[in-house]
Amino acid sequence: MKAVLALADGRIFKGKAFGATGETSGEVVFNTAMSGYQEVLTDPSYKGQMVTMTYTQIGNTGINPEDIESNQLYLSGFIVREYLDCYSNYRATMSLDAYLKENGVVGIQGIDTRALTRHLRDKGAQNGIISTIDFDPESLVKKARAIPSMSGLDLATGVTCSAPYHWTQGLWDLQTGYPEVDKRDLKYKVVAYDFGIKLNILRCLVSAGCDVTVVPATFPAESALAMNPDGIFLSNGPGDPEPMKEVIENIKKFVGKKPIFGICLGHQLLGLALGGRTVKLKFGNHGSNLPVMDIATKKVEITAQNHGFSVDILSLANVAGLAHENLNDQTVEGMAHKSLPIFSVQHHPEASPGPHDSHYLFDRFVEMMEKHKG
Ligand SMILES: NC(=O)CC[C@H](N)C(=O)O
Repeated sequence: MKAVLALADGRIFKGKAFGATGETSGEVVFNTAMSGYQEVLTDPSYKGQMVTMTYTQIGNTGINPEDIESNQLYLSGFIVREYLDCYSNYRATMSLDAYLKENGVVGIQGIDTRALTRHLRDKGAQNGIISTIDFDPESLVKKARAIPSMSGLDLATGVTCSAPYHWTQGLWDLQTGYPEVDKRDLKYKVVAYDFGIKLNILRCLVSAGCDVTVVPATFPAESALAMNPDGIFLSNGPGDPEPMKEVIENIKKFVGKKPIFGICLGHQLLGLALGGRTVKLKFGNHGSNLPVMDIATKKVEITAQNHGFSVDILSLANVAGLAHENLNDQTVEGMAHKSLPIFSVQHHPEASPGPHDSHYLFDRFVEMMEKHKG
């Protein structure tokens, strides 16, 4: 079946449908990970976006019940060069096509993803539409232009959990799969704010020794402090952090009271809570092969990333300093508070998908809580 992708600036890409059919729209971004499409599909931070994979063959490892980062697919469209229906993996239980159909996600294949990526890189991320029912370029571009811009959209409060819950599962390994960690090994009580939290963050926290209670995005700081946690964690999530005023006010109440660690959207919200500002990047960073330097140790780590916004570190000059830097585009990759036990990173130390170079950051959080306890 025919399918068309139209960008708001008028560029049209013709392809073939796979997954669900119909019409879908969102901000078109590109992801440079060579593997791990299932984790990309289930990452809640992609809500409101259509993802194009720069790797050419997608579908060849199928879908398995374990490699999920949430229980749902949040992205609004999936764009690939070549979809492979014939999958092979010992854990796979279904094809990518069947998975997208089951979850109502529209896909398009046979797209020159190299040309699309170069276009987005030159012109910037922008809204687009995929259709298997309307093939009129003029009508499609008109519809793409009518979609609200990602800037100014609070999407995170729409994907957060509805009530607090406890998490005890640790990191996957070949022998045990996902282990249930013994409560006696969990020494640090952490309240984790869910703005669209990826499951591997929870697993990394538990494997580092944290007793994790996940709470909704607008859970009052007073109630969190009443649990007497050793630390506060702020998660990743979709959309623009700037309009999330209630959440930002809430985070301010932890500053100076508890150690805080933030990842991605959590890092951006922390920047805003500390009095800084955030900016929208031209096309952001989405992938699992992005070099970052830890400024203190000068070590370079290869990281997983998925963001379109960034913290303006100069706006925090008296409060926090640059702690990690992206070596590709020199964007702010992490910050550390000048006097308090507070730090955050723009990239994803939990990877999923991606290398484990940055897992040490969960231990850094635990060390911080240990020191603060003392
Ligand atoms: N992965 C994330 O947390 C993304 C944060 C934010 N939505 C951005 O695009 O920058």
